[in-house]
Amino acid sequence: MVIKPKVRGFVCVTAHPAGCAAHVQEWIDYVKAKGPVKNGPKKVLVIGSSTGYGLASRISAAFGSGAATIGVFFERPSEPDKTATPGWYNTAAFTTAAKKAGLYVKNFNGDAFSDQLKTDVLAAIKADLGQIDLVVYSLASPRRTHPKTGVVHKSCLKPVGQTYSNKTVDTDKGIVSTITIEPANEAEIADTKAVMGGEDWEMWINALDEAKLLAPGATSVAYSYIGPELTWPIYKNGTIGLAKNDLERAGKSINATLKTNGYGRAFISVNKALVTQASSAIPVVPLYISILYKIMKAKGSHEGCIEQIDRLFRTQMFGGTGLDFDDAGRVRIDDWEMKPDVQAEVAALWPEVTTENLAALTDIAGYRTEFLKLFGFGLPGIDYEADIDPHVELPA
Ligand SMILES: NC(=O)c1ccc[n+]([C@@H]2O[C@H](COP(=O)([O-])OP(=O)(O)OC[C@H]3O[C@@H](n4cnc5c(N)ncnc54)[C@H](O)[C@@H]3O)[C@@H](O)[C@H]2O)c1
Repeated sequence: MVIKPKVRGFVCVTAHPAGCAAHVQEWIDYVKAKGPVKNGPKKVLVIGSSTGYGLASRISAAFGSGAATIGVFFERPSEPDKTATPGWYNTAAFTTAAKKAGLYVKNFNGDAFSDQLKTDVLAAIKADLGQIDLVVYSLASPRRTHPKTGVVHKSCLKPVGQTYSNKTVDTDKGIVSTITIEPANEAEIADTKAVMGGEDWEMWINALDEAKLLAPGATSVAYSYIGPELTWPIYKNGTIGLAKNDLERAGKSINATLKTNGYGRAFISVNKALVTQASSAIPVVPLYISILYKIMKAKGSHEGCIEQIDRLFRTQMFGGTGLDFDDAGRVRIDDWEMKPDVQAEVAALWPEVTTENLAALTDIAGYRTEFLKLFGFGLPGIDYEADIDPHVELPA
């Protein structure tokens, strides 16, 4: 079938297998062109490995350090007449490329929050790899079925304690408007923490530790975001930010666990705001990203997921001068985004942007291009008029 993008609000309901493969190849080529990462990880578990920051982490580990990787993700497989979600095609392309490079690859498509999936992954580590030296926790999920209580928690993106009004953009239609969001109630705050907080990360590490599947000195990292004050009511001080505080709490407790295991470590890396499936669902943030991209591209400091994670691995985690912590003990690869000159320009443009001048004042075009790329559209060298089989199996 001929596969075209079908955008519905902030999701695209189709994905292009050859385009997704080309996108994955771009990221692999980026890492390979930089050469090997010295002292890089060798046996890596990535939880949330199929798109965004998790996929970038898996590619950085495999193609920067020759690592064996186990990937955990939750994607809809393709059917003979129906496209898969992009993470499925990304994983198929990654698996083919990594196997061709002689690397061990194992994939688990299922619910990372469940006990069963953890049991299955632990069994694979025991049987195939012995021990893991890096665990990347990069889940972004709208819901979690709690493995002990069976309760389904749904996360939400709301302010806490006060109503929030600010500009937002409908990225599909290009309309800038004011959005007003009522504050979350206590149950919504608790539910978001249950989904996006640190309990599940701790469950993974405790299960791995108890089964003695963590190599001495093993590292674990989870990703967070802070951003500028204009987004704080909906992000840093909102339901998601409170959940991220809990992720930080978990990071400290996991760090203590790993320290006793051959001087291992766990930490939070605060990453840059980027177009991913997760971030496109957050009100206000896509307009901020469109302005940020315009400014950072003009300054030559723009990065995508692969550039961010490659820099994290090469300059901090496995090379360079080691981990560079902020006052709260977090690694900041959002450093270029948060530079005062960048943020001063964002703050100056923010009140000026309207529907009429959106294209001129912001990089909404770049936002849309990046968004479609997430689904495999707009990649050079792909014939989007050609007939293509949507059904792709994950290589065994
Ligand atoms: N995108 C940004 O701007 C940004 C910035 C800083 C930090 N972060 C953080 O990075 C992390 C990853 O976010 P992203 O933007 O790369 O998201 P994403 O939507 O691209 O990726 C989410 C991943 O989680 C997997 N997943 C979701 N639910 C799952 C489940 N139940 N079981 C197994 N896998 C599941 C998906 O399959 C996918 O691999 C999040 O913690 C996010 O807060 C994102």
